[in-house]
Amino acid sequence: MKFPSKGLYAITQTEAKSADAIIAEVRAALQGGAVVIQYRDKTTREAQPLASALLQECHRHHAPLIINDDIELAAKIGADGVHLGRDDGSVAAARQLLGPKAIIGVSCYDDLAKAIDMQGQGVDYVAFGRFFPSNSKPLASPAHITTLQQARQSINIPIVAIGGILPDNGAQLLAAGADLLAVIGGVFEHDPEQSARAYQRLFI
Ligand SMILES: Cc1ncc(COP(=O)(O)OP(=O)(O)O)c(N)n1
Ligand SMILES: Cc1nc(C(=O)O)sc1CCOP(=O)(O)O
Repeated sequence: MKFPSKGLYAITQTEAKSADAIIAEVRAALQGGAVVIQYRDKTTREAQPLASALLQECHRHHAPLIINDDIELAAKIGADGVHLGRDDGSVAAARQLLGPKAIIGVSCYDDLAKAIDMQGQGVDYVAFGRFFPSNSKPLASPAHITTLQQARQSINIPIVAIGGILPDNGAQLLAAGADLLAVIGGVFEHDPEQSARAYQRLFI
């Protein structure tokens, strides 16, 4: 499945929630208009059954499911792609295991040179952040809106912004050059369907 060129990229907040609750929340976010879902699981739960159920749910809505950090889990369940951070393995290893059609995204934090390098390595999107203080990841380092503006000039794959993004602060990131807004709390700590709709309005 292709990575969308714009829209809400919703990331599951899996801690302290049952698998059924997570599936229901993801379904609601998709109904509200999320165009990509990421499974980001920092718990010790057996991830495969839940990730497989989320993949089915995403495909019912024609949205890709991206697995955070875990290339092998992505391969095992046939996910649409993987998101790689600093310590999550190389793009080459992910491409080799997942194949040419897999979506590979990378965290570039506030580092435009890294994003340009990653684009050269054939990734499908680059992510910058965090742009606003984040309850989901309080220790994430700040990124600058000027980095997005500069990225717009030199990056021709989708640019994702992340970190503390709410319906009322997201428009400035889109104006600066972001194509997609990646969100945990703003979607999953509220009514996910209504919240997703509020983000989707930013893209009209
Ligand atoms: C879309 C998107 N952007 C950034 C991140 C952060 O990834 P990473 O730096 O690997 O940190 P963790 O998510 O693993 O804490 C992301 N997951 N998704
Ligand atoms: C997972 C993650 N990565 C970040 C980064 O800056 O790389 S910020 C972040 C948390 C995003 O969640 P929320 O929308 O609730 O702030």
